[in-house]
Amino acid sequence: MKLIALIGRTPRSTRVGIVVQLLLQLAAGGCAALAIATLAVPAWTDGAQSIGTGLLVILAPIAVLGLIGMRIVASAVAGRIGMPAAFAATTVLRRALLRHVVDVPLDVFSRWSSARLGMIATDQVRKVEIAFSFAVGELVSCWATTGLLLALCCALSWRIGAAALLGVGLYALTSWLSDRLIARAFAALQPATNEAARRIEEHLQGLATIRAHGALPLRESALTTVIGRLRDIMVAHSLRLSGAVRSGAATIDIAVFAGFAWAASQAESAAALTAAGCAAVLAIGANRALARSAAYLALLRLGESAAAEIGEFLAAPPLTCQPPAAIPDRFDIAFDGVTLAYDGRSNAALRGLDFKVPAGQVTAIVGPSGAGKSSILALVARHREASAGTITIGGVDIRRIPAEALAQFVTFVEQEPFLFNRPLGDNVRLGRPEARQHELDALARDVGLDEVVAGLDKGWDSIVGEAGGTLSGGERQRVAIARAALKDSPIVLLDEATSSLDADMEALVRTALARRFAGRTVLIVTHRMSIAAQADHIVVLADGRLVGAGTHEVLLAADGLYAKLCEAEQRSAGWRLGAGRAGPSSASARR
Ligand SMILES: Nc1ncnc2c1ncn2[C@@H]1O[C@H](COP(=O)(O)OP(=O)(O)OP(=O)(O)O)[C@@H](O)[C@H]1O
Repeated sequence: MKLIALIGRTPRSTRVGIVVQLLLQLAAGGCAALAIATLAVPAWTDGAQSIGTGLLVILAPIAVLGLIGMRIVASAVAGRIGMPAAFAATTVLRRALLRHVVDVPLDVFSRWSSARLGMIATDQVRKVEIAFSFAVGELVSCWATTGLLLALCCALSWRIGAAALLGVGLYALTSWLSDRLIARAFAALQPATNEAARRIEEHLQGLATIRAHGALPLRESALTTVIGRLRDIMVAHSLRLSGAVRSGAATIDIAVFAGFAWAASQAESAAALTAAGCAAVLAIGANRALARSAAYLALLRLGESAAAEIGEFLAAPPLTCQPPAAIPDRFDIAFDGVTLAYDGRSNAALRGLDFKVPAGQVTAIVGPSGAGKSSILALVARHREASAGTITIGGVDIRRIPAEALAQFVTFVEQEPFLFNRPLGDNVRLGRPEARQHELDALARDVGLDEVVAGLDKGWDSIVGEAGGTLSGGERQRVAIARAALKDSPIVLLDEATSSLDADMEALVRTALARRFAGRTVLIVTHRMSIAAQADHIVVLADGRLVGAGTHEVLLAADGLYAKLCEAEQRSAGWRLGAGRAGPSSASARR
């Protein structure tokens, strides 16, 4: 997306504000040029003979001060109008970004890391903000000063004017050539910045693991390499940029001096010589304004490249709701020939799955690690899109269910739930903000969260830290279960949702879940066969394929993978880690 295209997305009032800002900056640039041009008054007035030196000495400073004052006022008013307009434009952009983050399928985030998206929403939008609120206006002002001074210079001495214009032409040519050089360093700048941000974020997130494995020197040296690469690219970019600006300014200065020498050699009177001198002063003034504009042009380019990266993310296709949209009125789920292939994997995670999940019952999904159990839940919640086949809820293809409706129908409790750095109560109320306090208290008692609340200084009002970091894994899971129960949706997806709870707590939570989720369509992913055995219906997966489905008794009798998994669980229940090697505990050996 180009900056100009971005303006097109903003409300009319914002566009008007930006145009008014540009017009005012144009006027400010004109005032600056006229202030400089007063230095050339002797040339217009026959060496001041026509108006008298005394009058000139009084009038010129007044004119200069007046013009400078007008310039300051025009610039200030431009800022007051332009800045709110620019901030309004980037607010539109930030909203569009946040909306889009919700609208795209989750696999988009394997290409756009959270560090990169964070940079886009903050740093890149800020660059667009700077481009609109400041750089573009100042650029117009500088170019207005340059243009007007060059025009006046041409009027005073066509020779110097021609030389200066030739210098400007050469400047434009060298800028164009050096731009191509700079563009190469510039193109590498953003990916290197993104990579450094991603590595730093990863370093911070993985700090405990890095310490636990004594890997600090290794990780630090990797980080230093990435940061060093970024430094090298930045230095190369800045050197090329400033080199281009300096050489461009020098080209025009040389052309002006050559033009002055030419004009002076042709001057036949003192007045002609004065005019040549004044024209040269105007041309040098024009050159200074042009040189100043290079910095604003660079800021504009940064804004342009930021807008391009923002546009690239906004172009990622959102999850669409296929017409005609439909809302299911029952909540059985059916998989029909569903295949899921993740990017970068040669084997599909799920292959041609056909099975049904009855409405209002509990269905367990079991299978070895990596069999594709969690992927099934991700498909139902539409966190992922199936590569082939159809998933229906109540007979309606989920691609036809509007995203907001699906989010209302389906609650997903992950193994490692995310908590917001907000009060505990707010985290539980996430799905139903209007829930009453007594509902929360009753729920807390049901799922064993009451003892957690009691142990916190401010009870429900305690802030749980970044990603819920002040709570244990089991406590976070109880919070996630409580908020799922409070939301009370017709479909509930539980992905190893009680895996961090001890046996007593798990029994308590399971009893509560059975009561709270009675009559809901519940899909449970679990490794514990004792949990799966209690489900109404069980789906068995291996290597992305369906290898069994039915009740516990039916699957045991079939003596397939399910029976083996049950047997393995029973065996491992009696095993312990001994001082020397693993072996059956004495209790198990007795059995
Ligand atoms: N985001 C992803 N990108 C690429 N491959 C993935 C992704 N998520 C899962 N996979 C792969 O898909 C396959 C199925 O993964 P899935 O998490 O669904 O299995 P699972 O049965 O839930 O495993 P576990 O019991 O270990 O949690 C695995 O081979 C896994 O490596």
